[in-house]
Amino acid sequence: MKITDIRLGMLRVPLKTAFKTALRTVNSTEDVVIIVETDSGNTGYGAAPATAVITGDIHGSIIEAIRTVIKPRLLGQDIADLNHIIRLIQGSIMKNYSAKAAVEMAVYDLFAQLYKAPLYKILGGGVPKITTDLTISVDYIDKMVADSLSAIDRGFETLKVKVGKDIGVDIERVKAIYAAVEGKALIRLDANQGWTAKEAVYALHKLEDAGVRLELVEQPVKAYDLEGLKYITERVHTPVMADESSFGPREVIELIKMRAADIINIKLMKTGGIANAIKIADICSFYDMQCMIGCMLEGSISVAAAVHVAVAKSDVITKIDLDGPSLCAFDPVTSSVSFNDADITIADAPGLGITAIEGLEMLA
Ligand SMILES: C[C@H](N)C(=O)N[C@@H](CCC(=O)O)C(=O)O
Ligand SMILES: [Mg+2]
Repeated sequence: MKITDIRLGMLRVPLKTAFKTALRTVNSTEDVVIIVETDSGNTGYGAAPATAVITGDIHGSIIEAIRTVIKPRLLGQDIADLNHIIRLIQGSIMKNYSAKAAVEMAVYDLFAQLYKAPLYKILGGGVPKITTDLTISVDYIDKMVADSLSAIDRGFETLKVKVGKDIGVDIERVKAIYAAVEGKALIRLDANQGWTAKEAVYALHKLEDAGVRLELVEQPVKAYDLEGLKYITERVHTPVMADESSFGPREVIELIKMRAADIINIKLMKTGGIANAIKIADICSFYDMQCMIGCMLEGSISVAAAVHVAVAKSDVITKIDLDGPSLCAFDPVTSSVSFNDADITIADAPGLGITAIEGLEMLA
């Protein structure tokens, strides 16, 4: 099975409601979709959103990195040589993790198709059913409480509450949501780098003292501020998770050595794809550290790839934040992964099992 062509398209899907974090506000998912064709007639799919504020990637850079750098190296490659192709992708260009992730997942899709098995089985097997949280965007307190209650009505049992704005209002936001959902849902916070280390310790102590039980707090401080992350981890009971501070295996090893965080958030758009995501899961497993698998604001093609990884690495990936498709108004993709609000399941089809994508605009 040899690669004969790589084509690109754009897939845009409106959200149910605006997605608001400390870093940005977005109203739709906009993914670069990659289609890898082979001489056997098999097609592999991948996708990547442009999360400039986190990865530095924009649509133009993703498209150009794939078109001008990665594609020429991959044409003619035999899908059976998976590790060789992964090395070609990862060594083709510095950074550009979203572009690498999109191409790599399409290659993994084809590799699993070669052996006629769902991707998660090729990655090690597991039970093809996981449960995701839902993100509650940072907003007025009443709106966040209403959104949290509506998420519970939809069946979500874990809410990822976005904070990281004004520290005083953030404390009130979390107290109000906790009072409304206590006993009905678990709360995890994501400050998206919005606090200083001292603010984070102050806020978390206030919440802990008020009896607010949080599952974890994600990325309270700036991505580069590993000392700040460590300062918080050493001072609060709430487990601290590194998101923007950990991209690939190197950063994860550094965070573990420093004891700067309790949990790592793995995202394919930060790792540059599946191979590094698996390496991180294995490193964390070795050090008895738990992981979350998360997504950017992205649609169901790339999130499906993360679902396969989550199932295969469920021993160490114990927390799931794969709510991109649940935030969308509809899912234009038909695949073997079904996103039913909190419940995500994989049916028995080869690879990622993608059979149709409605509304895909092909790029010239
Ligand atoms: C969508 C997911 N729940 C999420 O919050 N992901 C990121 C933010 C990604 C983005 O801005 O696109 C996170 O910080 O965890
Ligand atoms: Mg985060």
